[in-house]
Amino acid sequence: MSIIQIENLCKSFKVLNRHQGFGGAVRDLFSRDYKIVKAVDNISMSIDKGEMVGFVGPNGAGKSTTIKMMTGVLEPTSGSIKVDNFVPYKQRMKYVQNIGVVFGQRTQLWWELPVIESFRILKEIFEIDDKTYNTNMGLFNDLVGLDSLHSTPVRFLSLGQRMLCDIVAAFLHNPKIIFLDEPTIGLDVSIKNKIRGVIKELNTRNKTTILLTTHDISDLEILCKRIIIVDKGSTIFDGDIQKVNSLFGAYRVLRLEMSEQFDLEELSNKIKSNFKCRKLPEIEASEDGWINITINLDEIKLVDMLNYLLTLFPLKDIKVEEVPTEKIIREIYEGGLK
Ligand SMILES: Nc1ncnc2c1ncn2[C@@H]1O[C@H](COP(=O)(O)OP(=O)(O)OP(=O)(O)O)[C@@H](O)[C@H]1O
Repeated sequence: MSIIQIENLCKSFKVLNRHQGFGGAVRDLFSRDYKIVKAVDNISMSIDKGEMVGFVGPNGAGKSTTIKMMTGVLEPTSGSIKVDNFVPYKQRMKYVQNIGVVFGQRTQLWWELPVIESFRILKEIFEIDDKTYNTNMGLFNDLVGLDSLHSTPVRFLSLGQRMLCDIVAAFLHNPKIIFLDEPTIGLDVSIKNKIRGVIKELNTRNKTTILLTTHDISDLEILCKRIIIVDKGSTIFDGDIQKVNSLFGAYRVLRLEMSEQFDLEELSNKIKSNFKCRKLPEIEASEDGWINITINLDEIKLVDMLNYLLTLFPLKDIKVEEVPTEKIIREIYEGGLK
């Protein structure tokens, strides 16, 4: 059963066309020279209760604007949005009781106060009954050792401890939906894994619907079965993370083990001058000493590439692999696969 229902959602901003220099700044004061920026351009999605979905895309793709509309901060220009049967921007006061929001970059907790005081304030704000509060605080203690941090002012927490506290705090009032924005940003691998474990546990236990925005592909691979990729305000992929590859299925990695020394730059130049195509093969040495050549099969036949390579070197071993999902998503972020 879907809890988030978005249809043909659009959001445009009217932005002043700025002019350069001091004279330009003065002109801007009186200017009516505006342009329209389509931040979100016809996005539709339906998310079921309890799903954890990765919401990803390059910088400026429209993720924050979509989330702001989902949380009721912004009103759409057109289209419809319903979250847990609320129209967020219309029924904001009632609606916020049902959601939790975590921004990796800034804390929702009270900076100067001991951790426990923040949780007590949240208890009052969300009118959480004693039983729910005590049960959740017990659970958070089991998961992240919250008791040992109770008396520490938030500003003295390490970034990882602060993030763990922020995440469990978002779950304190048992919201139905949580928006997580970059929950592992700037953290080392061990604390990232701990945070992922806590998110997964709370999602499973509480059947909380989670929309996760992250630039860390491992977060997606570990936490999300489904991802929605947006670019330039529109959805370019919505489905099983394992199927992202099929979007760009024309790509393969040809892995080569050479039987003699070679010069990577020389090899690259030869390949690039021999195959004239729009998207040149990507050639790199991997850590295990093999050469990886990523080929767009729409432009170069695997057999042509192999035949050409055999004219250059004796090869010891050859493997053909699919492009890893991680690489594809990273390239989408960097705008490289369009
Ligand atoms: N208040 C605003 N006024 C004008 N333009 C805006 C405003 N908010 C966002 N935009 C523009 O809308 C587009 C989408 O921005 P948005 O912040 O939603 O992208 P994003 O995917 O969240 O990017 P990032 O990963 O960098 O946070 C961008 O071109 C941005 O400059």
